[in-house]
Amino acid sequence: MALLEVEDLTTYFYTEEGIVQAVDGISFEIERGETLGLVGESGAGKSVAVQSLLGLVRPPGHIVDGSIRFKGEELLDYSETELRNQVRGEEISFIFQDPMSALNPVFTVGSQISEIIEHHRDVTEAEAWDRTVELLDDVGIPDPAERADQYPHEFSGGMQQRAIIAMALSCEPDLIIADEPTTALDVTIQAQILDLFNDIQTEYDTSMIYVTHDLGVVREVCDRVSVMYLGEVAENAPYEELYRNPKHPYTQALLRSTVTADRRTEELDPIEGSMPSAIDPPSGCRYRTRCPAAFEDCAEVEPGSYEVGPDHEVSCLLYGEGGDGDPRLHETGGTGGAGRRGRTDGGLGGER
Ligand SMILES: Nc1ncnc2c1ncn2[C@@H]1O[C@H](COP(=O)(O)OP(=O)(O)OP(=O)(O)O)[C@@H](O)[C@H]1O
Ligand code: NI
Repeated sequence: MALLEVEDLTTYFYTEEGIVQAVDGISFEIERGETLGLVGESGAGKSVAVQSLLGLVRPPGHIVDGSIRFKGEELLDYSETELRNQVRGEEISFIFQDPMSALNPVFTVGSQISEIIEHHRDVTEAEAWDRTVELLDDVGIPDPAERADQYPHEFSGGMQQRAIIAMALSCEPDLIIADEPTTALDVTIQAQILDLFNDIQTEYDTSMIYVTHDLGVVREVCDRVSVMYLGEVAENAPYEELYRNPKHPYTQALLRSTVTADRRTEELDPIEGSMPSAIDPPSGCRYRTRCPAAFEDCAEVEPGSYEVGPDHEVSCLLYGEGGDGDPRLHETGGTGGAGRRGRTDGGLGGER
């Protein structure tokens, strides 16, 4: 059993302008010790997706469908209070983009962390304090014993984020969810925090969901990646596989727009156009309005999730029944009249 199994999660916002289909039927799984990257452009639904997992979506937002099984238990059956007391902080920790939103300015950093430890564990105040200093040391804060007595504003941005990570680790959670945790930091500090996430993974063996718009960052920390586009998962694969063998035209475009080991800034090719509104998303495939490989069917048929390799799924009609991912075959609308190519005698890339 996977640690977390998300199936068909659907979260809408009922606004005066219309229904925002922020997250529309996404599925993914996380094994113990595994880090999943949730990647996509701004507005793809990444934050709403992870907030949904912990009941943090506020009206007019509602989870309207789906299932979130954590260690086999359905989190959607939990009350707000149960989620807050039993799951959040104890089994699942959340790290936000802005460290100051999680730190209370009027208490010392150490007291905030040891309070959490005392609350969740059967320890004395002194033991909790020792553990706090140990944690601050673990996350790379120098002179942790002195630092523990300081207030958040005495910490730099990078040190604050380290303190937040210490706080997230304080209850030894099974899962840490980090939503763009390095975006507010400058590049050098970002790299250090990414290293820290890697060390934590090794040392604590915690599972993690890492939300970012940057596929380059994903490479640093993630085992698997789910690429999101306009509320849906476009592609799901282990990082190396996704990187070497991207199937969805959106993933391919995203990779071409990302600095990687073999692509420098000058060679970047930004994705054209912008993401349509989630209120009235395009019919069929939501990416089709920007997709260079789109063909007739894409406007009418909603792509399913097609298996294109071990542990590798893609939601694109090019890989649907009989498709082999070659857009040229679809250029003229194909041979099937409706634009779908007939089944070949099998075995090509797109076959199940
Ligand atoms: N409170 C809200 N009311 C209405 N719509 C919302 C609300 N919060 C989010 N949305 C919409 O939900 C969609 C998904 O937003 P979300 O913040 O999850 O995107 P994201 O992928 O996290 O983007 P970013 O990279 O900018 O953080 C967007 O269309 C956004 O406008
Ligand atoms: Ni976000």
